[in-house]
Amino acid sequence: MTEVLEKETFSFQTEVGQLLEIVAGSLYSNREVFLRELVSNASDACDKLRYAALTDASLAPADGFAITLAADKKTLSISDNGIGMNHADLLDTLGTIAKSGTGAFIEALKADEKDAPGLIGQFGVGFYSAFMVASKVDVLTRKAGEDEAWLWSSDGKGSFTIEPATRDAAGTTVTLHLKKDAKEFADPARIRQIITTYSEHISFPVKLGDETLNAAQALWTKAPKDITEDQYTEFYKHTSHAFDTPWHTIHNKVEGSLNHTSLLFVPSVQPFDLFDPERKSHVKLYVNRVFISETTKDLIPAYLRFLRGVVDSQDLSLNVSREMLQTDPKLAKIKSQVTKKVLSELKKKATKAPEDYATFWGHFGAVLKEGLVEDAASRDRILEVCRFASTGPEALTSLSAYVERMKEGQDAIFYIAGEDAGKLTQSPHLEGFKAKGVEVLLLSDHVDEFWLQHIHEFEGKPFKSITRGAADLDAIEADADEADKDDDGAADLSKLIAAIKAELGEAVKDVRPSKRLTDSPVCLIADEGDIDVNLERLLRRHGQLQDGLPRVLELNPNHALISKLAERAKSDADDLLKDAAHLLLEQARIVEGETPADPAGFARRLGSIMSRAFGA
Ligand SMILES: Nc1ncnc2c1ncn2[C@@H]1O[C@H](COP(=O)(O)OP(=O)(O)OP(=O)(O)O)[C@@H](O)[C@H]1O
Repeated sequence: MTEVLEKETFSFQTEVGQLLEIVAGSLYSNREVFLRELVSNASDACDKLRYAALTDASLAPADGFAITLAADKKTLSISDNGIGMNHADLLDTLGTIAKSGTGAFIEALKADEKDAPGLIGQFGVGFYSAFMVASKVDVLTRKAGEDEAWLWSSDGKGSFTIEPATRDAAGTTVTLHLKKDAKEFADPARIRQIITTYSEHISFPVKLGDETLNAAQALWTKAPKDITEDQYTEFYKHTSHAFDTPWHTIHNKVEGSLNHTSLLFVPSVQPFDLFDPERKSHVKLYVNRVFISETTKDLIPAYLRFLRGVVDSQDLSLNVSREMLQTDPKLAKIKSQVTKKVLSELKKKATKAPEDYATFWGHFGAVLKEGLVEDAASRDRILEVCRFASTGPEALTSLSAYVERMKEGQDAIFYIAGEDAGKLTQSPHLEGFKAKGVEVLLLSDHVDEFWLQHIHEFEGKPFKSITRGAADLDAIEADADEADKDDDGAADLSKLIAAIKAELGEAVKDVRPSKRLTDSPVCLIADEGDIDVNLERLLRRHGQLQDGLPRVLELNPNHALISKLAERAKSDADDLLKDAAHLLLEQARIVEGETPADPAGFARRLGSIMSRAFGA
């Protein structure tokens, strides 16, 4: 490393500057949480050094790990003998935010300052929360295994400095120069109260002078009956840097050939990075209470990445590298057992508290469904906890409830896929199904198209898109009050179909009478065997498909307009009929939310037909 002898000044990354303005300027009712954040960071630093010391025992502090608080009238300091930071670490971490979604997060903060603590928690700006109570923050730190120490210092107003310093041993001391209105945080009684509220479960001793403020026992090693709801919540907040109360807590001990304990939380809000392409897991892996790593996909499958918490096993080897541990078949076994447990807990919730489960589903359903594609072994268990919007009586239905409600003669699970559940309910394709009282699932998550490529049936009933292939509803018995509807009004469409086909040529794959329409004159469907309408739309948007495939145009033989056109088609096709053919096709596209293929032609033909109608 190049030698730095003098004090250097650096600007905060723009986003950090904006964030600090918001953090420092807002008055939170619970700004005391800054202490939890700093103690959590200190605890993480001890965890990291304990891991590093597995391969180099000389790194471990002689007297064991501890977090020490010290206060005088105007300052509060938090010291740890953990991993510490060098010059590069300081620049990388305390001055930048290397997180995706930072811009969006800051916008959200600006828009709703009232909710700032909640948002800050989800985003995890832990260290920066120090500026809620401090007008100046000093960080004196020395990285384990290195000789140089550094003093980082900032008033949180745009810039920070780093200068060489001295520190006897590795670790970090964060000193807060308390704001005038924050002097309470130098009061030992207040500090004690905050630590017992928020940091009791930290597995390292937290000391104030000679007094140890916590029991320093890893929470997950206690029996569930000895843990209060509040303790679970505080542990969740500490371990995942979150501010919400978990939606569900799963504390589970497995004993047998492979022993492990998991303490997992399902958040009650969507974490910021949920849809980040990295799809990182946030469950921490411990081996016999020694922290190993945080983001391994080998412990928790990516489709459960909303989970927070820890998994600890004494049966994994501490003497191997993180990389080797990750390919350990024992870890794979733990992963599969933990996955099973989580899915069975979700099943319980889904059955016992469906409304509560609907909230969970709203937040994480789209993520969980990724498992249908990725985890063939758990597929059935995942399907059991999946819920879907539908045209049926329940706001969200399970597949088995759908199957139970299937009509006499119905042999498939019908669905329609699109981007917006609200718009789907308006789709003309649903008309015939509604008229017969046949329930249709409304699938509006992108992932739906993908799992449907892998899963073709449930309980022996095939999934069938109502926008693809024939819709033969004849075999399905109608509801009593619909039964007397007859087909008397149905027009003979053969001539009209021939005329439209001749006019539209390659723009359509085929033109057919429809069994799925009752109110609308036309709709477009994908031919059996072609890519379904919505999937094609998605592929086109992502540049994986250039042009759309020609679709099948269906005509409603019971619709007045179509009968009139059929009548007219009995003589030779005239210009009006030709215009009508194009307009019908464009109309079907528009109803699906597409733009007309030929907007100029569309406007001209519409104009010409309106002129005729108004006698212009
Ligand atoms: N006491 C400390 N010892 C060593 N490194 C620290 C310490 N405090 C902070 N850091 C470093 O600074 C980084 C930023 O800390 P900060 O609290 O802002 O976020 P975080 O803890 O990484 O993440 P989050 O709170 O979002 O989960 C940490 O990841 C760590 O690398």
